[in-house]
Amino acid sequence: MSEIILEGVGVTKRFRGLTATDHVDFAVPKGSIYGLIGPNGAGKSTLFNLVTGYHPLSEGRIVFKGRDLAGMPIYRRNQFGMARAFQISKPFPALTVRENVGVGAMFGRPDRGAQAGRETDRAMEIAGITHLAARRADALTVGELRKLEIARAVATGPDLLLADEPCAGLNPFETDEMAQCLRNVRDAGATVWLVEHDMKAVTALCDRILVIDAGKRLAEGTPSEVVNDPAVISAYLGVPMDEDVAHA
Ligand SMILES: Nc1ncnc2c1ncn2[C@@H]1O[C@H](COP(=O)(O)OP(=O)(O)OP(=O)(O)O)[C@@H](O)[C@H]1O
Repeated sequence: MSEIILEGVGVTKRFRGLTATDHVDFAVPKGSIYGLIGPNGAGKSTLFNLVTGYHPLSEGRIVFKGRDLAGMPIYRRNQFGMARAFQISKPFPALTVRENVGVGAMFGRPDRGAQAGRETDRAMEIAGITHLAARRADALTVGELRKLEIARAVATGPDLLLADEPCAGLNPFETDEMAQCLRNVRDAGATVWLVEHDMKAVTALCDRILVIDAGKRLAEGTPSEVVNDPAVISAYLGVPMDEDVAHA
């Protein structure tokens, strides 16, 4: 059985009367690409926010690299090997791509010197933006900005990258490039957990997928197990997916 890098047991979050995350269990295998899907309002962002430390848990526990994360603030989780790439990238507009990625490499470790330079180059290569190194961030396309966001997170040296809808709003070509970028992150040794609405991208990319609905765990398994699950079809997909995915 593969090693688990991140585990959630009975993870629960209540906002006053609303239970946004309701006793969800999950286990993310180290070195995998793990997907999180569910209808609008299912609780995906809340679950990500619980993992990254933006919200405290109401109940349950989350264990990362063998350590219970209870009480650990966001910046410590980052130093401990967790990074998040947001859907809306907010780079320094007047800085170049390399300078922006360099900020990620120095984050929390201003004494890194030459090592930060190597990490910056490595992160740009993994994200496929080396050719854009000298370009100002405010001259990038949406697809390029999204890859810059991944590079900035990768430059912090994470063991786990959480990616928030990395393919949202991208055209099919940019979506393929983003998929390759995330595979590169995985191949470079990190585990990737992504929230994504683009089912084609999720099923093509992910080793396993967690489906939540109304805060509860609906299904978990390989892409073909999940898309063939009657509960997932009825709550999320509406209709069965194309044959090629369903029998992958
Ligand atoms: N800070 C908060 N305070 C109160 N309610 C919240 C808060 N954050 C989220 N919720 C509620 O929790 C539920 C889950 O929201 P969440 O944003 O996690 O869902 P989601 O699956 O990410 O949705 P979407 O796909 O639309 O982004 C929703 O009913 C939402 O209104």
